[in-house]
Amino acid sequence: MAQYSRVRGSVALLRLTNPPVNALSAAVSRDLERAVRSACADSAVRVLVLRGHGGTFCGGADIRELAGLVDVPFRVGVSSLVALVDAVEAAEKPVVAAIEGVALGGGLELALGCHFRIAHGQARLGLPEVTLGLLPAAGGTQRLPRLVGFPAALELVATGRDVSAEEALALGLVDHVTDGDVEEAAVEFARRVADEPLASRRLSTRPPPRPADLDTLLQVALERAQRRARGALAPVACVQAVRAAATLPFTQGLQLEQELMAALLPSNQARAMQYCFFAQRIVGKWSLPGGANWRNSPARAVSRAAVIGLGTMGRGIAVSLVRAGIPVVAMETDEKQLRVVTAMLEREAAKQRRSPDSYLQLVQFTLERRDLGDADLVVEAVFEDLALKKRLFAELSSSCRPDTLLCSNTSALDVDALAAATRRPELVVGMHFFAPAHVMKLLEVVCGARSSPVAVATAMQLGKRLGKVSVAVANCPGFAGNRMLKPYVEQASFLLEEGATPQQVDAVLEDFGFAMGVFRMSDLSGLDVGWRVREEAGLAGPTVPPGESARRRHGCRYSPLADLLCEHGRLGQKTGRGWYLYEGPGGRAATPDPWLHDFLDQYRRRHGLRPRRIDQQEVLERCLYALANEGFRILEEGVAAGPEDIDTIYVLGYGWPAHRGGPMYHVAAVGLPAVLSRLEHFRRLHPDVPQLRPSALLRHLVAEGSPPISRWRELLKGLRSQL
Ligand SMILES: CC(C)(COP(=O)(O)OP(=O)(O)OC[C@H]1O[C@@H](n2cnc3c(N)ncnc32)[C@H](O)[C@@H]1OP(=O)(O)O)[C@@H](O)C(=O)NCCC(=O)NCCSC(=O)/C=C/CCCCCCCCCCCCC(=O)O
Repeated sequence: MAQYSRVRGSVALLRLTNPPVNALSAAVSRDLERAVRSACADSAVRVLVLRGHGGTFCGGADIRELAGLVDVPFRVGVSSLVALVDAVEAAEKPVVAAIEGVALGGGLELALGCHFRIAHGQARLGLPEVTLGLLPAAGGTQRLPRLVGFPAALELVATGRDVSAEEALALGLVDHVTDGDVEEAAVEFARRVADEPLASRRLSTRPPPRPADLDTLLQVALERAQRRARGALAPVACVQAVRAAATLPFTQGLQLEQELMAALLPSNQARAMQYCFFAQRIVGKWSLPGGANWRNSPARAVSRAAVIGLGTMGRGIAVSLVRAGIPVVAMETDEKQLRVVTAMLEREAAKQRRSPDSYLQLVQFTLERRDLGDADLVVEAVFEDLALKKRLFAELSSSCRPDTLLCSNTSALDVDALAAATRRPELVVGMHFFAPAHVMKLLEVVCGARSSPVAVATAMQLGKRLGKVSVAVANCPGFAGNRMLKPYVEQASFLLEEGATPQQVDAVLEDFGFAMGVFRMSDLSGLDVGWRVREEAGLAGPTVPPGESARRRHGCRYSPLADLLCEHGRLGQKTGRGWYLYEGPGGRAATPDPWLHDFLDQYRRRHGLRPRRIDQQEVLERCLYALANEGFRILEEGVAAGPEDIDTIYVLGYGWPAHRGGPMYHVAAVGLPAVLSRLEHFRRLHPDVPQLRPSALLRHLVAEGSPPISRWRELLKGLRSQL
């Protein structure tokens, strides 16, 4: 796990070995501490270099141990890392960290214990504990501000953002960056510093910097943390711990850090966030009903891609591809869009501290379909219109290379219908990106009935290369994410009919932790998006059969409220009015609109609906349980492979708070029998709302004694799978 060997006579090279990411389990930490002590005791050694095995320094403390997923005595487990970092810092011989790959969490804390840090140019460094519901409790919150100052330390600890080697150098987090062999550079560096005094290099003994505006900095960081993740405990604890570095001596700061950690470690929020971490790893391990899976189906290389349509989605997709170093041919007729993409690429290049040309030279704009002929993969991102997309796919099928993958960025349309329009249905998949596509981390890969393993593998792999988490789902209207959204939005509209207001519903959902409630979200994305879909589905507009009652469709309850707002030209932020009122078209600040309240009153009167007082619990239960109930249906139909897939989609794509784990995790945490009983209750009250009828899978799980969510995936293998 950790050995040392002597190189160049007096340098002890310690290699941390715990594949795949050299996680610091209790045993590994103890082993490394022993190796450090032995090297220090070796009179032939003057200086130590610490590196990780297999191209990565260290991915942090072992999350399985922290999550209690593996059996290790708790106190021994967590304190061995603290002891290791302390031992490294206290060493009487210089210790140089040679960082390549990643130094994250406990891995970076270990590096902060070292006296010097050398990083490879491609390395990434950060303290992502907050994303696991924790804080860096191996001294990270106390040492980091002493090294890089409070503004940077607060930001890095409270957001968990990782930084490039170049940024780390600018912050003073590392002493040197090399693009060559990091071990060689570190050994060379070590020999130069072998005789340097170490006192000033021990961060625990450094006085913390005291910026004059420290109180403001802390306050701003706290408010930002609370705003970013409403109700989340860890970001607040992170700020409190860093504050201690300014106000307390090191050892007391360390003690507070550990007390805060002791409160976070067993919390439900930490459990939920660690579940999210592993869920995101599980979803990459896809399989198809024929037996093809992520292990036995290699992805095809994508060395050139094409994007058709540079509207909001196409632009983001093109930028993502370029950022990943993939040359792109972009087809668009509207010159204005080309200018927008160019500006986006320039901004991205600046953010990555690269020359604009390094990105711009990877894009070729074209009006000619023949220029796409050479692409390994085409992503179509034109207007969401099935007939238009089918025509385009038929044309692409004739004009592209026979082995080119044809992907549609659709959020709901039938991927099998697109495949059927081509002569290569096996090379057609859906790639549902989320807006803005260069920012959002989720990609739903929609496997059609005839999509081949290589097509699925290539789309999944491309998503990963773009820095996204790819989730494979089967083809059905709305796929997994948007399909579940429908009953959620419907419940919210029914609640308005029954007496609630948009701000009341949104406040409950935002208190639960959603970044935005359902109505504010709808105003942001535009009410006309859903209106168009409902018109196509015959639920709204001229296609509704004559004589159909305003509040019923196909024999079930229907709320026309959103359609009526659209008919009044209230499309959301873009028109300055929707469920809320805005400063003007494009405005962002939502205020309650008296017009809307009158409109709701009149609507209720017209339909004989007597408004009643609706409490928070009802809002939450009806919206969230209807959504999760559809998730169970998706699982029983085999549209998604497990609850982890659905939860990943909701956390990364729909603003579900990570500290609540995802909709399936949430209902499992509430207790399946309780959820079933509430759904049965609501179903009795609203017999004309099929979405409130508990799904067969939910009933089955309750009948089976409500097995833990970690077992559902295995149980689902016995059911029908479309994946
Ligand atoms: C970037 C990565 C590292 C690699 O990414 P990639 O190459 O894409 O590979 P992945 O598919 O993501 O991962 C490959 C497999 O490795 C597993 N993995 C990854 N990281 C870890 C890890 N840290 N631990 C365990 N396993 C890990 C992953 O699951 C994959 O395996 P599988 O496919 O699932 O089987 C990327 O993986 C990544 O980002 N990793 C996470 C990085 C991270 O978040 N690190 C932080 C970890 S938490 C930490 O470090 C905490 C430190 C503080 C500890 C403090 C201890 C002292 C506390 C004292 C408190 C006192 C309490 C007293 C109590 C009392 O008194 O009672």
